[in-house]
Amino acid sequence: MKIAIASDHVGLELKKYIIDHLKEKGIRVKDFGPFTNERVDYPDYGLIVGKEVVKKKFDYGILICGTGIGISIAANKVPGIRAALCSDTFSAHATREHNDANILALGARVVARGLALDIVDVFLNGKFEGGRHTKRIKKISNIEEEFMIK
Ligand SMILES: O=C(CO)[C@H](O)[C@H](O)COP(=O)(O)O
Repeated sequence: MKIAIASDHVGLELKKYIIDHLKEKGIRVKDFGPFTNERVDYPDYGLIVGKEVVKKKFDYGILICGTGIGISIAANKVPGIRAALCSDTFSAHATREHNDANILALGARVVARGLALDIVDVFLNGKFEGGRHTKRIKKISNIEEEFMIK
C-alpha cells in the first residue's frame, strides 16, 4: 500500500507522528510537505495530494490541518477525490465502506495523537462495500461532470 501525506503548518507534528507509525507497519508513505513549521496555506497541500491520489499514484491520501476542514474542502475540489474528515473511528470505517473515500483528513487541533493513529488504521483497513453504495458514488461523479468546464 502506498500513501501520500501532507499537512499545513498546524498539522506538521501530527503528520510526522503518523508517518513514523505507517513506516513501522511497513506501509510506504511519501510526504508532500511542508517540511518546516513556517506558516503555509492548506489549499496548496490539499491540491498536491488530491492530484496524486486521483492519478492513482497512491492508494490513499492523508491530509492534516488545524481542523481538517479547510484541507478537506480543498482536496474535494479535485474531481474524483472523496476526502473524508474524521474525528472518530466509526466515521473512518463507514467512509471507506459506504463512500469509498480516497483521502482521510484529520484535524490536528481536534484529535489527540493516539486517536488519530486509530482513525488512520481503521481507514486504511476499511473496504468499500459496493452494492447499493456504488450508484451513490456514481451520482457524486455526475455532480462533478455537471460542473466540469468543457
Ligand atoms: O485549520 C485550518 C484550516 O481549516 C488551518 O490549519 C488554520 O486555518 C491555520 O490557521 P493559522 O494560520 O492561524 O495557524
